[in-house]
Amino acid sequence: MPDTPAPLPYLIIDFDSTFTQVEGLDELADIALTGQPNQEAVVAAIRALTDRGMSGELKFSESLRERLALLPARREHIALLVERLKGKVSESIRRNRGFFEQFPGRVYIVSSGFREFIEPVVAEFGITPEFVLANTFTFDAEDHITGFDTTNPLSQDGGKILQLRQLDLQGPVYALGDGYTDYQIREAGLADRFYAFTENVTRDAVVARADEVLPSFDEFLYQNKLPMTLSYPKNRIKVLLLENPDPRAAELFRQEGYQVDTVPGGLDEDELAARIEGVSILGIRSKTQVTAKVLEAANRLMAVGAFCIGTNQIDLVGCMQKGVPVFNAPFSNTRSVVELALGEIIMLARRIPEKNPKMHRGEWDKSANGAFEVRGKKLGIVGYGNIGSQLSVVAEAIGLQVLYYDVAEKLQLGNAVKCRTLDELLQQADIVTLHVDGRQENTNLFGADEFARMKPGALFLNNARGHVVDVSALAAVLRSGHLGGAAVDVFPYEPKTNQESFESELRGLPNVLLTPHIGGSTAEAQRNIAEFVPERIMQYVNTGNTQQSVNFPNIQLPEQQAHRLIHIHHNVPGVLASINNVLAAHHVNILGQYLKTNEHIGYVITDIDKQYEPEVIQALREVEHTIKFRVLY
Ligand SMILES: NC(=O)C1=CN([C@@H]2O[C@H](COP(=O)(O)OP(=O)(O)OC[C@H]3O[C@@H](n4cnc5c(N)ncnc54)[C@H](O)[C@@H]3O)[C@@H](O)[C@H]2O)C=CC1
Ligand SMILES: O=C(O)C(=O)COP(=O)(O)O
Repeated sequence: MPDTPAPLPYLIIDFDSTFTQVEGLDELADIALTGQPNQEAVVAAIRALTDRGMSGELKFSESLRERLALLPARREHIALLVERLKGKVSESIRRNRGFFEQFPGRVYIVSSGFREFIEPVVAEFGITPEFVLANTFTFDAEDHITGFDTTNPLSQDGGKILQLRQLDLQGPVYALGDGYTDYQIREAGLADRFYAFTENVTRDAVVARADEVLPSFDEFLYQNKLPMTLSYPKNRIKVLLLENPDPRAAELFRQEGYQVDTVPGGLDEDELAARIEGVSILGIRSKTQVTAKVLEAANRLMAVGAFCIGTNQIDLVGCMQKGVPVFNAPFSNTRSVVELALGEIIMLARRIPEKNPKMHRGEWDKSANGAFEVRGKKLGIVGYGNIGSQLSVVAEAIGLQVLYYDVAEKLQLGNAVKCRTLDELLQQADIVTLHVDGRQENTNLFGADEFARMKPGALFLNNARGHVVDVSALAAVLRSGHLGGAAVDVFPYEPKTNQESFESELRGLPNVLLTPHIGGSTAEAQRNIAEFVPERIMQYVNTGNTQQSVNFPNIQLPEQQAHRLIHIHHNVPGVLASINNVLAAHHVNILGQYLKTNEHIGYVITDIDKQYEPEVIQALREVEHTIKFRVLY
C-alpha cells in the first residue's frame, strides 16, 4: 500500500447485521425449523423480537430470553449455521480481510450473539477467540439448546457496557455497529466514537445518535486513512438517474454500493446544473441536455450514461475535455423501433389513423379508398445503421422491396438496393422511413424540397430525431394531399414530463400517426438498456475499460496487475514521456502500459508494482496537461 497506515484505535465491532449481513439467531431458527409448517411464523416472530431489541424498544435481556424460548435448535444446527454465516459476511468486511489480518489484537468482536457461531466465522479473518466477547448457549443432555449462560455480562441489559468496563482498554476506542446497544458503549463514555454501520440495516434511532454513518467498512477505512482493498469507497460514488430508466439500473448501481438518486421526468439545463454538484455518474435518456453549463457545474463527474441510443443531447466534446466518458446502449432498443416502424407502415397503408377514431365515435366507414397492400411496394430507408439495416431484413420478409441511402458505405443485406443519392431514393420509394443519427448537420434534412421530390401519395415515417424534419413543411404536404400519410414519434420540442401538453402542427391532420417518442419504450428494450449501460460504467470505474464509450478512445484492458494508474490528458506531444519520466525518477516498475489518443485527449493506463513511494502519485497528478488521474488498487 502506498500510504503509511495511521495508528489504529481499538475497534469494537458488532457481529449480527454488522460483521455478517444477517442475525445469527434468526438464521439458526430458520435452519432448525427447515421443513416444519411453523417455520415462517416462528422465524418472523424471532426477527420481530431481534428488531425491537436492536432499536432499543424492548429491554435487551427480555428480547434474548423470548427469542431463545421460541428457538427449537440443537447443537448440530450450529455447524450448519456457521457454514451459512461464512457465506454471509458483509461484503465490505469480506473484501477488507487483509485489514483484519494486518492488525491482530486491535479488533474485538463484542456481541450479544453467541460465541459458538461467532468464533469460527471471525477466525477466518485472523480474529482469535480471546478477541471475541459474546454469549454462550446452555444445552441439555440431548444437545437441545435450553438457554444461555446468565452469568455472562453480555446476557444482561447494558451488557456491552459491562463488558467494555471489564476490558478496560487503554487508548482510543471506536465502536461500530447497527444496534442501539452499540451506541450505548459510546453513551457510557467507553468509546470515543460510535459509527452506525448501515450496509445491511439502517435503524433511524441508531443513525440519529452516530458520530458517523458508514454505508460500508471501506468508508471507515477511508475516513481513518487505514489500508483498504479498494482505492475509493464505492458509497462515495453518487449516481443521479433522470427520465425513469428501468428500475434495474438503480438496483445494479445500488448492488455495487453506489448511492443512487432518481428524478422522474427530465430536468432543464438550469435545474440540472443545480443538481449535478457532487454527482459522479449521471444517467439520462434522450431528453436531457448535457450542455457546457451543466458540465461546468459538474465538479465530480466521472461518467455519463445515455440510457438510449442517441447521444446528440450530450456535449460529447465538452465531456471528453473534462475527462468524462459517455456510454450508451447502441443495440438494446433497435428491435423495438423496427417493430414499431413496420407496424406503422401497415397501419398507414390501410389508413387506420382515420378509421380507428371513427369507429370509436360509432361511424362505420367500410371502403377500400386509399388502402393498399405493402407487398411489392418500395420501402426507402434513409440511414442504414443498426435500426435501418434491421428494418431492411424484417421488411423484406413481408414482401417490401428495400432501397436504402446512407452517407457511409454500408453492408447491403438481403435484396436491398443501395441508392447513390437521396434523390434516387425519394423518386422511387412508396414509403420513406428515417433512421439517421441526430448529428447537427442533419437538422432539417427533410424539408419542403425533399417532400416535393417524394412520389405523390407516398408515406413518410420519422422515428429518428425530431430536428431532422422541418415539421411545418411536413404538415403542408400532408394538408395538400401530396403525401398519403405519416408516422412521427420524435419532435423538435418534446414535453419534459407527462404532465406537459403536446403542441404540434401535425395534430389533427389526416392519416397521421403520432406517438410520444416511444420507439424504444418496451419492457424488453428498457430492461436490456438498464443492464447494458450500468455494466459499461461500472467496468470503467473498476478497471478503466472504455470499450464502447462514444466519446473516449476505446481501450479494452487486460486484467489489472497490482496497481493501475489511469491518466487522462489533453492530447499534446510529450505527455506520455512526462508520465514515464516521473515513474522512472521514482524507480517504479511498469508491468504494462496502454495508450490511445483521439484528436482531443490521450488515455493512458499503466499497471505498476504495488511497491512505490506515495509521492509518485502526487507527482503524476502534477504532470502538465493532466485532466484527470486516479489509482486503482
Ligand atoms: N424513436 C425512438 O425511440 C428511438 C430513436 N432512435 C434514433 O434512431 C436513429 C437511428 O439509430 P441507429 O440505427 O441505432 O443509429 P446508427 O448510428 O447505427 O445509424 C445511423 C445511420 O445513419 C447514417 N446517416 C447519418 N446521417 C445521414 C444522412 N444525412 N443521410 C443518410 N444517412 C445518414 C449513418 O451513416 C448511420 O449509418 C438515431 O437517430 C437514434 O437516436 C433510436 C432508438 C429509439
Ligand atoms: O434510444 C434513443 O435514441 C431514443 O430515442 C429512445 O429515447 P428514450 O430512451 O425513449 O428517451
